[in-house]
Amino acid sequence: MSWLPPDDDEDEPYGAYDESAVRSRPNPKANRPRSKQRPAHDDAVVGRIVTVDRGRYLALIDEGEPTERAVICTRARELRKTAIVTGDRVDVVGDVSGEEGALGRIVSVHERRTLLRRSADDTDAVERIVVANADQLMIVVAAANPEPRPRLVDRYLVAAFDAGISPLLVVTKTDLADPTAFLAHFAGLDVRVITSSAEHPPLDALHALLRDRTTVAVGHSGVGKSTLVNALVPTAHRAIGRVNSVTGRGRHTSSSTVSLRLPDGGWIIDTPGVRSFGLGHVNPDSILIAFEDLAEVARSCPRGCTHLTDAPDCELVEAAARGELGDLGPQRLDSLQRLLTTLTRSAY
Ligand SMILES: Nc1nc2c(ncn2[C@@H]2O[C@H](COP(=O)(O)OP(=O)(O)OP(=O)(O)O)[C@@H](O)[C@H]2O)c(=O)[nH]1
Ligand SMILES: [Zn+2]
Repeated sequence: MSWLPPDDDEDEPYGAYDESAVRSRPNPKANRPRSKQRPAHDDAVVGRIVTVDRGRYLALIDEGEPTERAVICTRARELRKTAIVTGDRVDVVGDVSGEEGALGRIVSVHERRTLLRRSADDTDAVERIVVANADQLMIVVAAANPEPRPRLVDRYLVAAFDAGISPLLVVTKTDLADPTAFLAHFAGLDVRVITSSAEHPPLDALHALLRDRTTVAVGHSGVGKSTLVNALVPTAHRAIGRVNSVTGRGRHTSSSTVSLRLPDGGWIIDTPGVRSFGLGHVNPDSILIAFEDLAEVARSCPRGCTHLTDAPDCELVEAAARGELGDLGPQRLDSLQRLLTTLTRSAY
């Protein structure tokens, strides 16, 4: 069952639009007091977007309060070119009662702390926002069946670093294979790794890492992501107001993301509809920033330096050769270079 009229803006293009034009519209009658411009928005309430489906947005209002409710919303006309995505904080007016048939109207989108983006493919510079305001990217990969692919994980890592959110690598199915050789690829990175097996799902460790944070879960089909998410979010905690009844539990919706509330606080955002992570929009500098120690050294690099092994006068390459980057330095530089080449390599 779909609760929505069709539209096409789930997982929206972002880069082409100028959001500042919406946030601070010039006052056409500058001599008027600003308050007269916005009387309709004075009664706006703040909501968290928990899912987006074909032009309708489900906003959770008064989160954690006895008055908490989920309100189906449209967006104001002036926001028609603004991406509104799962995780966004928005101002809502209209009928915010959450009653059957109530329809709120989103009149503004708050500034985002983080922005997880992707492009359709690596040659496409148009970015689409997957999730706003996430703290953590939980990358789920299997030790075997399907075989783990380091390059795929590299791509997720790049997306996380680009978004400014911390990656967390969860290796499932360690009962089927030893992940040591696979994990050696990531030794030079600041990535926390958790292993999981059918017998010993690391639920305590994960609950501790996920508590009070907003975590986006990504992973290829068959790696055991659903098994893990289901274990972390027991059915009893899934209900978000009337979300389930209106969205048909996510299964029948066209939404690419589903927000699930963790029992101890925090959210896990599943991405069953996100099938690829094009990196066409990523600026290499955003990856270097994630390697703080190396970024410091790279300040002495020539302008436009690629920091790859063949880059002329690259301070990173030279400092590593002189043994000045410390014990882990060469390994970290290697990881950085691998992620940077991820951007220039065509999609796997
Ligand atoms: N041996 C073993 N099997 C597991 C483990 N975790 C999950 N599985 C199995 O792997 C299969 C895939 O698990 P799912 O949770 O459906 O995988 P998914 O990543 O959600 O895949 P999609 O539903 O296709 O997106 C299922 O048969 C699970 O029972 C594990 O730790 N060890
Ligand atoms: Zn360099």
